[in-house]
Amino acid sequence: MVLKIGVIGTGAIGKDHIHRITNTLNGGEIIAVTDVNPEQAEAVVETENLNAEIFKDGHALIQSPNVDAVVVTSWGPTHEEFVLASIAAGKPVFCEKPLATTAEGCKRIVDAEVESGKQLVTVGFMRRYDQGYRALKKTIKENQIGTPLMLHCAHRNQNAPAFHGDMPITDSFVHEIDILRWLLQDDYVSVQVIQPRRTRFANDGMQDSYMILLETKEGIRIDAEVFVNCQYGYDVQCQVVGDTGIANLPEPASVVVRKDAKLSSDILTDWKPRFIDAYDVEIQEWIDATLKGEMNGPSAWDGYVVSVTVDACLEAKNSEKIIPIDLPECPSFYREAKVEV
Ligand SMILES: NC(=O)C1=CN([C@@H]2O[C@H](COP(=O)(O)OP(=O)(O)OC[C@H]3O[C@@H](n4cnc5c(N)ncnc54)[C@H](O)[C@@H]3O)[C@@H](O)[C@H]2O)C=CC1
Ligand SMILES: O=C1[C@@H](O)[C@H](O)[C@@H](O)[C@H](O)[C@H]1O
Repeated sequence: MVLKIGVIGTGAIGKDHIHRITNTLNGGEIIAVTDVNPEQAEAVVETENLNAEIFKDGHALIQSPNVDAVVVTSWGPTHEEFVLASIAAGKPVFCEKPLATTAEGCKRIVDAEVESGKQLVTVGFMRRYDQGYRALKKTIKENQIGTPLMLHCAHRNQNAPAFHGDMPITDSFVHEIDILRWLLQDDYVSVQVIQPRRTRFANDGMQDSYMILLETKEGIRIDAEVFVNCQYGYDVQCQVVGDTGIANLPEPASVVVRKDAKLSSDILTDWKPRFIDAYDVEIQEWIDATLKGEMNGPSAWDGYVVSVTVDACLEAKNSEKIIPIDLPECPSFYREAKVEV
């Protein structure tokens, strides 16, 4: 059986997902696309040699009886309306982050999904599918380092020419917010945001970098650096300190060279190659689960928790205070989900 997929937004990541579904993965076929820039949609149909209808907009695509499932890869502010429309149409939907650009928007999605009685929404937090993070989680779960006490993390981009405002938090740090609570199976209770001396490489008016301090319900303390113009490469670090040992997120494989009295290995410069395998696993698992009528990836609830945490980070940034993170209780609808990824 093949899952007939419609893609809304054929920009950078939309094209990547279309390419992987068409050329690398099994069980899915792109049969519909749309983009506010129709030339963009036409170009991908041609480049990927798709047998796909080009729809006038996302709503027409969602309503098409030929579309079994929807992938939303348009700009963040458009996600909420397309996810809500997919839920209303009873169609499974994979939505790139953010689920919505406000916590209220995410909550509307959660409420609509719970009301529909069926889990339909998956959010594109691809780090949960990265081999390294999965191995790190297994190490923690198997109690190999004892009880986690502290985490030291970093999200560094080589540069971020299109970033402005709070994007280091809303666009980049969102991945740490999701992955760390998944890793620890814990939720956050407070956040403090420290703004160190600003790098001269940041765009005008944008703070870069941040030191973000999170505390979890279990009392685990996390320090995370977000630095999106670090110059030297794309570098994601995560060290978990337990009461009997320490576990590090593995470095991406790279040949170590000894030459001219130097020891060296390459550092990646972009997030795409760093997480390319994770994106493949993410979309393959989504296709497989959807064909079986299941939904086991990051849920709408996870998207909502990230958004609430982002809001607290922004409040903490502006007030320079420790801000509590108040989450309502997770609905049993999500707690009882079959498989957790
Ligand atoms: N999980 C991850 O690591 C990543 C996630 N993303 C997320 O994916 C989303 C898209 O990002 P990019 O592909 O980098 O952006 P992009 O700007 O390259 O592509 C977005 C596309 O959506 C189209 N679009 C905008 N509004 C639309 C609408 N109402 N209907 C149909 N098409 C519409 C645009 O014309 C554009 O072609 C963003 O939310 C971003 O945060 C992006 C990169 C990595
Ligand atoms: O989502 C992503 C980008 O939008 C963001 O800009 C990068 O910092 C992230 O590492 C990448 O995964």
